[in-house]
Amino acid sequence: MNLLRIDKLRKAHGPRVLFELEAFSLDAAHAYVLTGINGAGKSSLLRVLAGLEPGQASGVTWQGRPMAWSPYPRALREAIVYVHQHPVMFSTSVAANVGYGLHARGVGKAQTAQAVAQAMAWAGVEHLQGSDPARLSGGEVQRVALARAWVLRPALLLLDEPTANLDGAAREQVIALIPALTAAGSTVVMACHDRDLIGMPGVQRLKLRDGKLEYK
Ligand SMILES: Nc1ncnc2c1ncn2[C@@H]1O[C@H](COP(=O)(O)OP(=O)(O)OP(=O)(O)O)[C@@H](O)[C@H]1O
Repeated sequence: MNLLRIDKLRKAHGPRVLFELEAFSLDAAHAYVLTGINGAGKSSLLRVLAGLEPGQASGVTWQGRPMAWSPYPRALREAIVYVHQHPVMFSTSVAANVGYGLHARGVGKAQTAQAVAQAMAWAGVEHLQGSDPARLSGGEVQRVALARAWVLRPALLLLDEPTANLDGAAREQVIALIPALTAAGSTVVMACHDRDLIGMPGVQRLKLRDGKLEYK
């Protein structure tokens, strides 16, 4: 089933066209890796998809419903979550970080607490509940950021270099969460250079090259 289709998706910085995609399309509950050389525009594409940066498009179809691209549709804002390569942790508690999005959406305290506990268990970070977010390791930050995204049950999760700067067990733990996301019904797009993510079974490879997408 198609999740998202955007026609004539284009991003330019002044006269420099970063990408111009005839038809960008993602299926529901699928994982994609987005590769391309440094500066190819991977992060920019993810950020445009999440509505964090402006981009032009002629039209969008979301879960089979056609809609205008501009202003950025509310249905997309509610269903798409972007996770930064270096996620920013608020200096409250780890649990408050995970529950932040639910709180912002007006979900009650008891329901939030339950969802946060579930999300932290899912990401294997329950033990960090009371930790100072400023003292987390890189791998812990990534997993807390994934829990913070997962708790919102996004239909589309955009991960910007989720394993960059991680090695050993921390990297393995983050990689292991990816199939769990698609199994739960989310579509995941990961911008990355990580060979293990790129080679993961069942993952569709997309390459951004000279402003166009190649399907590998
Ligand atoms: N606000 C901006 N104004 C002008 N150019 C920009 C702006 N933001 C990004 N760029 C340029 O757009 C290009 C694409 O950047 P982007 O971060 O999307 O690439 P990337 O493929 O994610 O690279 P990397 O693999 O190094 O993370 C880069 O050349 C960058 O310098």
